[in-house]
Amino acid sequence: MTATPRLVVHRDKELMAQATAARLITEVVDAQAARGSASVVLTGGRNGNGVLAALAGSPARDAVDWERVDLWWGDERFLPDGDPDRNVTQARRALLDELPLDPARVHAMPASDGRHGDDVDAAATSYAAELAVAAGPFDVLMLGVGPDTHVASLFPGLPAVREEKRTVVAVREAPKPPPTRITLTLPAIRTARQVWLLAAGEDKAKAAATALAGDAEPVDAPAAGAHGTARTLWLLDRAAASALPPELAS
Ligand SMILES: O=C1O[C@H](COP(=O)(O)O)[C@@H](O)[C@H](O)[C@H]1O
Repeated sequence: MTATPRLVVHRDKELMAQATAARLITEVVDAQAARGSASVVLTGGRNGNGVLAALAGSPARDAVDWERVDLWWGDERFLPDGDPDRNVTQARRALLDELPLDPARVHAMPASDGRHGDDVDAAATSYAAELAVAAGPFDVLMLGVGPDTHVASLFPGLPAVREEKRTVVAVREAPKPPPTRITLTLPAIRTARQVWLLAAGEDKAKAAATALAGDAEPVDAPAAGAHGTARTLWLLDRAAASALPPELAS
């Protein structure tokens, strides 16, 4: 089951970040009420970090029982622990260090100086194993859309975007630095109840138009292949929506 993409266009990136943070709080509270806990997949990049900063500034974040939230990552830059370019480092600085999270439920992807050393394939396999023991699908999985339509570390044309079986794979020679990364695959992404694709700014306009055109192949436009089982939501600002055909943007 896949959900047809739905679009929400906000005035600007600040409002988009705040509205997405509010939406996330509501979904997490609802998931906890329904199932006792919630699982959320975080994204790196400007828009993902914007949402975390908005959450940090929102008093409503206290409506969430953070000890009953599992946090996962859609991708990670394969760098030493604490490196400022790691998505988890940026997330900790933007928000996580302020929350009463259960450390056992913060599922950061392995670092290049961790127990697998610089073996990125072993690191990806170990994250897949961690994921396999987790109960239930992700409630909300957020993906920042890159200007080239990449999501997580699934870049157009690279082998990772063609993966059909494994849930987590290593990425080499990514066109955006750093070249070595770990990523969830499209089959893993598509298990999520809700997939939210975030795109703000003029440099994302072409990517949004390409991915939403309806005839895009995920291998060429990975964002086009990201769907949730219950909901696929594109959260845009006006600048990112500026190249969409009028029937989609309204
Ligand atoms: O490198 C990455 O880039 C994408 C998009 O980032 P943005 O700054 O263009 O919004 C991000 O989704 C991904 O997690 C990250 O590793």
